[in-house]
Amino acid sequence: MLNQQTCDELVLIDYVKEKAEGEAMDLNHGLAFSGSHMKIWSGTYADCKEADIVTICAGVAQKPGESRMDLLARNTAIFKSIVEPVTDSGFNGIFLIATNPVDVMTKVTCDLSGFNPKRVIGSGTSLDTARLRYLVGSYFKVDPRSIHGYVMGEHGDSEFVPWSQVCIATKPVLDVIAESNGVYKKEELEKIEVDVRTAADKIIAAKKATYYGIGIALTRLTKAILGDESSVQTVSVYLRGEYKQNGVFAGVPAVINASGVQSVIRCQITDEEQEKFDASCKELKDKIAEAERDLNH
Ligand SMILES: NC(=O)C1=CN([C@@H]2O[C@H](COP(=O)(O)OP(=O)(O)OC[C@H]3O[C@@H](n4cnc5c(N)ncnc54)[C@H](O)[C@@H]3O)[C@@H](O)[C@H]2O)C=CC1
Ligand SMILES: CC(=O)C(=O)O
Repeated sequence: MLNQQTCDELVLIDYVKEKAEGEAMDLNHGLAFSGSHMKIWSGTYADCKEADIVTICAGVAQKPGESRMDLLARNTAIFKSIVEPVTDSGFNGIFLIATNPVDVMTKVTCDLSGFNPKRVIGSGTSLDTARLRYLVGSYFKVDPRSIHGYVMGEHGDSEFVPWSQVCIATKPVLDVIAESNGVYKKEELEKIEVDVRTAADKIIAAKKATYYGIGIALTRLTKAILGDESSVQTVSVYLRGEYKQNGVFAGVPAVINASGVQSVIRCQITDEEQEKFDASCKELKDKIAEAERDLNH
């Protein structure tokens, strides 16, 4: 955020107050080299009153061998202690959620805050989509910014790539493969999908946590909101009939602007892709039911 001049003010809040203070000091020391004019300080939930966006990335993270869903009960308890004081501050902006399991934590935030779901956005499959664009770009030797496509569903083990929608510029990659006389292979796309799904596990095994990718993804989403961009991002949004699903937050391409989620883009996915999306949403709905039981105790 600092490097991209994303906002005027950044308030860091952590229940370990010294940690937020230390982070604020460290970031402030980079200001002279950043080209940004930003006020950065450590604060309290009361400081959320005037905020345009509250991003929640607090909570426990996966240890090697844990899935994102394994964090659910612990992070639901943590969110109970965060969302209420934020809303009590008078905050009336947009919630942006990154804590895992992010799709379920986004629903938990929506329930705890009572906000209109259009103003509660999860980072969803934005990072997975960036991973996909990078890997497809590497395979076809094309800049990832010219690869268009989305990872859909849960940000987690049941996510999938609707390959029918992945294009280099406007040309479907499946056509590029069909016309390549064997130079490019569909099996390589299957490997890329597995690499996208398991990327976080590999990074966590190697260096304990992922942070640059999600930091840049959250910066992109913040810019889309603050800049009222109406930009298409793959985020976790509340579905009301789109892709035949209701009452669940899941990763889909959506138009994001200053009011939050403007609309969901309805891509023409195949029947097989729809089945994968349904299966992913079923996993999420089961976990939402679990979180709701925790919230009511
Ligand atoms: N959506 C995504 O793509 C990604 C999500 N994550 C998720 O973000 C979360 C945080 O991960 P990391 O930053 O690696 O962990 P971390 O342990 O480095 O940071 C978590 C912070 O939350 C704070 N915290 C814990 N309980 C709190 C409470 N009750 N109130 C306020 N602050 C509290 C801790 O003091 C700590 O500073 C995890 O759930 C992780 O899975 C991480 C990377 C990518
Ligand atoms: C940790 C996590 O969710 C990720 O890097 O995808």
